[in-house]
Amino acid sequence: MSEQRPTLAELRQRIDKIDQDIHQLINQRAVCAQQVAEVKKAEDPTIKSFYRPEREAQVLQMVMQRNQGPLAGETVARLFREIMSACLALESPLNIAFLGPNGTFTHAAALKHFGHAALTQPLATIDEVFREVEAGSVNYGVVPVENSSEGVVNHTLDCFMASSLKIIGEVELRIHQNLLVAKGTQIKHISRIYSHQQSLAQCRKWLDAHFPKVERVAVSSNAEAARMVKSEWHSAAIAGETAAELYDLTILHANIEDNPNNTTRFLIIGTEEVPASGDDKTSLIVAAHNEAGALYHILEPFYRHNISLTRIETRPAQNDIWSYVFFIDFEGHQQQPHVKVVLDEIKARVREMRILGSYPKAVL
Ligand SMILES: O=C(O)C(=O)C[C@]1(C(=O)O)C=C[C@@H](O)C=C1
Repeated sequence: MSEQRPTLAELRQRIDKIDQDIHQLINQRAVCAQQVAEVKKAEDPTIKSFYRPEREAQVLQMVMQRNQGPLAGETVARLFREIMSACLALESPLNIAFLGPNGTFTHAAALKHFGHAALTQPLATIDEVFREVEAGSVNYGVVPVENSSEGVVNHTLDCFMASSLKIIGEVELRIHQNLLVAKGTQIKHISRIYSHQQSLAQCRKWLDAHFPKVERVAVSSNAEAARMVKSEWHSAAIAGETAAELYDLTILHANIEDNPNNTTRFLIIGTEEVPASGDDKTSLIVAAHNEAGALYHILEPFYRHNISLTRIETRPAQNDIWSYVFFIDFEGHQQQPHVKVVLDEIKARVREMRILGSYPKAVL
């Protein structure tokens, strides 16, 4: 005889029992995290941050590797992200500054990286985020660095030239843009569309097709655009879902970005160096000599030691109008012997080299 399908009541009973077990286990985990805090304090009584980026990356990587479904690896990793965030808050909550206002993609990146138990503080400019982290009034900062369709955020790179802060992590965020309006606004009412200029650019073709005659107004951030349309019944904003939720706006059209793979990369900045996680990146600033083949001399050791570059950007040096500096990201950690060899070789070939940091590759 075939087995009978369980009833709804039986399945719910089973779920209740599983929830009870998960609940108990999460609290057991939290107690372990509290004990970890005691060990860390005993090792270093002046400890300022209990956050361990390399360990968090390893925990998330293990979650992804052992996952057998039916839930997707990323979905389960996001749940563990929040569990770790809550456990860390028990040790001591993290203060995170980000390029605000609330509701921007940088806000979403900060929450994606640190989870919702972190205390987040919006700041008006990238310089201010650097300054607050340098001053020690927050533990870490989050700033945008490059967008897959609009390119690099030059201002962030320039801030590194004038700062001794380190990169301690990276976040990649799929950017979905939406057309938002205040409750009651209809498409026929819209005479103006506000957004940050990068977001307007990311939706250019969609806007040309759907609103060719409507005025496009660039404002300081997407979240600011969302805030403005809250009280303007004839306007719309282009912004992410976080801004729609924050300002209680209606999404008239979702996912209006021209490139469906539109991704923005953000950097986490701090003051400490991060030990190797096993899957890391390193970022450098290099000022080359003004001579033929200067870039070749910098890149050649990477080729010879079989190290993959993930990005290279050029910026004018701030102290010498005819010179350029290179921002180089590559795979590996500065503590690995083959990376050390390459870094020593490059250092001997350039005017100046600064390691911005080695940090775990984005897991989520
Ligand atoms: O392993 C640690 O060092 C912990 O503090 C525990 C834990 C975790 O919950 O797994 C919490 C915070 C750290 O950032 C890393 C991991």
